[in-house]
Amino acid sequence: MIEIKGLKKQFGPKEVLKGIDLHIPKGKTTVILGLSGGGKSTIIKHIVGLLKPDSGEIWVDGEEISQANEEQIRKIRKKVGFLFQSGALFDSMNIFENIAFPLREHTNMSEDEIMSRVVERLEMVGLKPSEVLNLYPDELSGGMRKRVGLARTIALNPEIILYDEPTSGLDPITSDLISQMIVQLKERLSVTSVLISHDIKESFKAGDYFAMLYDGKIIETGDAEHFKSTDNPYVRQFLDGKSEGPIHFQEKK
Ligand SMILES: Nc1ncnc2c1ncn2[C@@H]1O[C@H](COP(=O)(O)OP(=O)(O)OP(=O)(O)O)[C@@H](O)[C@H]1O
Repeated sequence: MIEIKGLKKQFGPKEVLKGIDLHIPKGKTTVILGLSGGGKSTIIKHIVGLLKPDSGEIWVDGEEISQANEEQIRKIRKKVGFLFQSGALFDSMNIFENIAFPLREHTNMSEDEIMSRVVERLEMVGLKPSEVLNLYPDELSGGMRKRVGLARTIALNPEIILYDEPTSGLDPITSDLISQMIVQLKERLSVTSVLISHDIKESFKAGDYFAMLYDGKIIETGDAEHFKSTDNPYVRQFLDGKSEGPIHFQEKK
């Protein structure tokens, strides 16, 4: 579904990605684990064409997109839903308009069709449309904003969903709810998902496959069982949350 080959990216003198090879299988959730500032967001921004690689290839659904033009990028954006870390809702628009936004941008749906799609997507993320449609983002809790962000991400029926830290800043119960939603959406919409997270516990609930990013490369891949039992010292240290040992800490942003 998504194939990343030899992806390299540097910002100024800083080599962030030093040759990423990663296969992201269709219909599953792949989690990219790694230290803060290690380049996880940089990887997923390449999948949606927000960044162009210095070298390497990015295949999305059979198309190589690393040198895509604007028209191709527009097509990719329709296929790929991106849930930004911040939720990235428009503060000046109410919840209805926020979720309707991608539908107005990318489709010719009528107002009635837009309303019924917005209602359906809010229900999918466990929100009562009648209670939230007319509210503004700053009237919602952080967890509700994440859910509205998710409803907007799935508005266009994406084939791929990229989740950037979907549980950051949420309490454990709301985090669990978001993880359950990631699993449900994978099943209901048959999407391929990529999740980046620091939250090991939630990652194991939501993920099918795992890839560990360290020093600009993917150093280990496998399913949860493999990750929990691996003796790779970098993975072990990361999962155990120990700050001493083989990992040399990278500079934070
Ligand atoms: N557009 C940019 N210009 C310059 N430097 C950047 C840019 N985007 C990212 N970086 C740098 O690249 C490094 C990797 O950033 P990235 O956001 O991908 O890390 P991350 O693993 O997602 O971190 P976190 O988990 O903290 O979000 C950081 O040092 C960051 O400062």
